[in-house]
Amino acid sequence: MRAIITGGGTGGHIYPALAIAKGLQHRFPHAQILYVGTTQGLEADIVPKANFPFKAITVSGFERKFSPGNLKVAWQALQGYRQARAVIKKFKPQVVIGTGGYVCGPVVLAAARLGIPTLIHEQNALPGVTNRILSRVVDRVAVSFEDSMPYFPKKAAVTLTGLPVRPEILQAERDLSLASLGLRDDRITILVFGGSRGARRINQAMTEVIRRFGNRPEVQILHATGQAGYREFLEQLERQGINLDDYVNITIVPYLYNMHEALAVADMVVSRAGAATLAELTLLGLPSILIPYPYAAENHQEHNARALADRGAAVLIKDAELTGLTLVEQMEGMIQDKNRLKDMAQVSQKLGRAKALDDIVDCVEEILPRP
Ligand SMILES: CC(=O)N[C@H]1[C@@H](OP(=O)(O)OP(=O)(O)OC[C@H]2O[C@@H](n3ccc(=O)[nH]c3=O)[C@H](O)[C@@H]2O)O[C@H](CO)[C@@H](O)[C@@H]1O
Repeated sequence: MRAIITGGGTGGHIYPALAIAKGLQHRFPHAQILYVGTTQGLEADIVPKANFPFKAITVSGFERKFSPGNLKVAWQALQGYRQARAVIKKFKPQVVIGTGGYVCGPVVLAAARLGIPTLIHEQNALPGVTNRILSRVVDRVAVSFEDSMPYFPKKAAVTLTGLPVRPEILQAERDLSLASLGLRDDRITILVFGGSRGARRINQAMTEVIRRFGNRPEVQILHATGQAGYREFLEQLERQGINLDDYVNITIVPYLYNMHEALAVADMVVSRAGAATLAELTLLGLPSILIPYPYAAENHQEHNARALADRGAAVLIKDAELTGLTLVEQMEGMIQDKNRLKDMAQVSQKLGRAKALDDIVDCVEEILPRP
């Protein structure tokens, strides 16, 4: 089987694309896969490192308002379309899969117009612009949240699959992870992080949390500040007269390379509302306090967070309303009420989709041309 996979710009589109590529290789051991992206996107760096052949075409994003720059972008889009068509004609894929980002536009459109089966995967509860447009021409749309379904045209074939997560997230064991992280078994463990790059606003609110929860015997906190915010956070604590050496139950790190272990020991999570994070939280049935990043495209993180909060799996705090006190109050509410925490965990687990990758590969198999 021969497949072209495309998706790019940020890790949020690239990692699901790579997961699908690996899923196809697993199902079809002789699969030949070509990844199409741009040279400017992160994919140009990440994809070759993952050992997939990579081909770049020229595309860039439109500005959302009219600007002369958009004429150049329109010209590039036409070029990109021609390049995509040429790549497709040469590689002769049986299927073309897009996971969002501008580069998907010309590649998936050219494939559809050449009569090649196409599938797109949407990660967020509010679908991105490219996927919304492409949904009119593709054979299948795979989505991560039920809430995104109404945004696609009625005649589109939309399937709820979920978002594939890293396999180690499901495999980590609680006891080994507690030992590896140096945490205790007899405390409620609260994991705090702000997406892959950290969140200054969450870090700011955390000083008050540390003041309130520091040395509380029933609680321990593991907080990843983000690489860029680590120094600043420590300075902030120092200015406020908080000495971490005084608190045995607070662990602060710049980044969690062992997120699978952190999630395995957590009883509740405080985080931004990126799609990958939410897929991980629901897969493990973790209750959470979500503070959506308000500048994500079209405020899509708030839609992601609502998909959990409206059903009772999470508490949503808007970034503009986040203070140390609001966070402390919500955390207290969850820690004090064990039944509520348990109910939230159950709802969260029901939203998790452990078979996401398998279900996406099933969708691909269904649209493949019959031999
Ligand atoms: C700012 C922004 O626009 N982000 C978008 C980007 O998310 P982006 O990929 O940045 O963020 P996500 O929350 O989806 O993923 C973060 C990932 O980093 C991991 N992690 C995080 C911190 C840490 O210390 N260690 C660690 O391993 C998390 O476990 C998770 O797997 O693409 C997603 C999918 O389109 C969107 O939903 C997000 O809104």
